[in-house]
Amino acid sequence: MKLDPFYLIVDSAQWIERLVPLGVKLVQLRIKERSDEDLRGEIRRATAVCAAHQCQLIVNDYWRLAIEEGCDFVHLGQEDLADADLRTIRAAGLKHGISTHDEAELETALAAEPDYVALGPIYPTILKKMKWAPQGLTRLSTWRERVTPLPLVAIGGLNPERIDGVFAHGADSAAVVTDITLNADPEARTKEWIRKTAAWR
Ligand SMILES: Cc1ncc(COP(=O)(O)OP(=O)(O)O)c(N)n1
Ligand SMILES: Cc1nc(C(=O)O)sc1CCOP(=O)(O)O
Ligand SMILES: [Mg+2]
Repeated sequence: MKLDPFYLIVDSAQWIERLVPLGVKLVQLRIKERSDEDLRGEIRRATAVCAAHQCQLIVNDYWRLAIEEGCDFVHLGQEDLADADLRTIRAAGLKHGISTHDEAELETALAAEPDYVALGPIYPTILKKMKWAPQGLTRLSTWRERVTPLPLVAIGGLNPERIDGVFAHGADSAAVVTDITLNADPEARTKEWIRKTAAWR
């Protein structure tokens, strides 16, 4: 399976409606602490935009809702994994990606036979408090060897200046939140990411 090299992560369907039409081909809907009813509505809106623009939608955390709403890809962290029924997820035809932050998590992730593995935070992130120090690019190369033939996603503190480094160290896709959503011009920044990742598409 091939992932687009530019992996956008946003916290609302509104962001997806705004940015996906610009040419984004891989997006994660990562919403925290909302009612199931709200989440369902957000997933429906996101699904409609992504279908209209041939963009792969990945739903973070909420694998039951993703199944019910006919989605085909979820992202699970290690805590999500503990609570997830992978047999049900697979039987419903969904692919799944898994986060990793250390060796033990990588073992757990590989045992779950994911469709991609994510490693983070590569650089410091301001999005959420993390108990892991930045992994750095060398760790990405180690993960490349361990994860092959699965796609490897780099996440955490990425920006256009750091893209070349993560691909040179074995990432297949670069995931990003705040470099775009906190940018003064998110549309222009999204187009810059699309241009900067074109060589790996
Ligand atoms: C591509 C990607 N990588 C890592 C994460 C983090 O997942 P998780 O550890 O479950 O943390 P939350 O994002 O749920 O706070 C991710 N979402 N996407
Ligand atoms: C959601 C998330 N997960 C991470 C991990 O390491 O698992 S880092 C991260 C935040 C990514 O946001 P930004 O691009 O703004 O740094
Ligand atoms: Mg999670």
